[in-house]
Amino acid sequence: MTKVLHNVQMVNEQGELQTVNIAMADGKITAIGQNVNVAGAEMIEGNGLVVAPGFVDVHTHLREPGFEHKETIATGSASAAKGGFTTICAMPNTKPVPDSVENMQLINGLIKESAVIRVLPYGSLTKDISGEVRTSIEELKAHGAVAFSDDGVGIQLAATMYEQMKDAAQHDVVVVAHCEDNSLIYDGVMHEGKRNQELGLPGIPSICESVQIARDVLLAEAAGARYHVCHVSTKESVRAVRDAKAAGIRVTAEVCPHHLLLEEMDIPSDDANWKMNPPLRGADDKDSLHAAMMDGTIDCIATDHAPHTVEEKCCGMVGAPFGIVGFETAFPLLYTQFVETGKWTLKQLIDWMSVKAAQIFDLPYGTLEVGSSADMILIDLQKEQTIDAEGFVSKGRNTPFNGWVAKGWPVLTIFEGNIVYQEAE
Ligand SMILES: NC(=O)N[C@@H](CC(=O)O)C(=O)O
Ligand SMILES: [Zn+2]
Repeated sequence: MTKVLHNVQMVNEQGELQTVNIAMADGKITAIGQNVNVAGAEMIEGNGLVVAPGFVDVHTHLREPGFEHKETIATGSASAAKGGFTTICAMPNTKPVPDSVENMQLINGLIKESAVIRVLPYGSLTKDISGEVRTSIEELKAHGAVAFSDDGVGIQLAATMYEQMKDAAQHDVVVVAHCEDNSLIYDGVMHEGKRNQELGLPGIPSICESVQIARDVLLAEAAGARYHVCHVSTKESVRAVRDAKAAGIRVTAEVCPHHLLLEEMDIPSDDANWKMNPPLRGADDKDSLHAAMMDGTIDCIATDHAPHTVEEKCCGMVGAPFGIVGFETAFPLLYTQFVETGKWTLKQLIDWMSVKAAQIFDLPYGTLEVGSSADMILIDLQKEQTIDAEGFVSKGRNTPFNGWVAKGWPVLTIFEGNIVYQEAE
């Protein structure tokens, strides 16, 4: 059955909006053009809205198996679909951890059963993400691991990281790192700077992240590995990545919306909805992240969608888990704050949330081209709405952006040619 998405505005290579129709059949895009029409096709009216490739999020936490009270693959993937994502990579801090063929198969089965969009699972770098016993990259890759990470914790031992990087290089998969040196955390709950002192809360120093990145890029160089840094948050981390790229090391990096939008001084009180790892850093760190987007040091945007329950996030930062949700607010927040204000172009934002992320992992998604998977979204750039966590499709309500007003909402999501999210009339 052929479908035609009619009268939509596509951003072309020059960044201009071009009115087109998009035809799709058997889950693939079959034609794009001004006069594309197929006799007998099902028509989807686009009403002149902007069409973009379905977004690709390489850093997400779906919590299933093991923590279904926080999120499930069904609720997490539906939340992602609502936010305009059609491909998401699921981090391995589940129970069990995807650290064996058996666990990988279990997770693949759950995804097949309940995901409404494409969910690609990570394999872990160590057994039970405890940093000790190495997993088999070869076996996990053969069973669908998109890349390898112990996200949630840093790999403490250089030798463990180095050995896994050598294996990853041999199998041409990317090693993805949450960089955090455990000896430098000091039980902190927010950035070690000014605001944590005002609030009387223990701080996490910037070096906790940057020193491990500095170590890892040298390990990646020695191992010949492809290395991707999760949620870069400090100016020293930016410098380490920039220097490594300049030296020809195969490193890529992501940044989260909240680190681009917020800084430590924005934290209003000891409220766990402002607690995430890495924490909101200083104004100079935030500025350096923006500069790093512009010069290509940072490659893509990833949400680090990390749902937790209201009970876990109720009572101050100490004792609450790290993490905030991200799928349903990422695009409108970034569009409103950075595209509407003229800082970024619409094309830059779309690319950072789709094709640039896909390229890091050699994924053939995040583009609107004849022959590619029919994954696309419609965005209403004029639509303005107040963020209301109570209305999230995700089980998580943990966001610092509740009550923010934003424009540019995804209103329709098509995955492999089928509508998987449509805004209620
Ligand atoms: N980012 C977070 O604050 N939390 C993540 C773990 C992680 O990505 O570090 C989680 O799983 O809750
Ligand atoms: Zn992390």
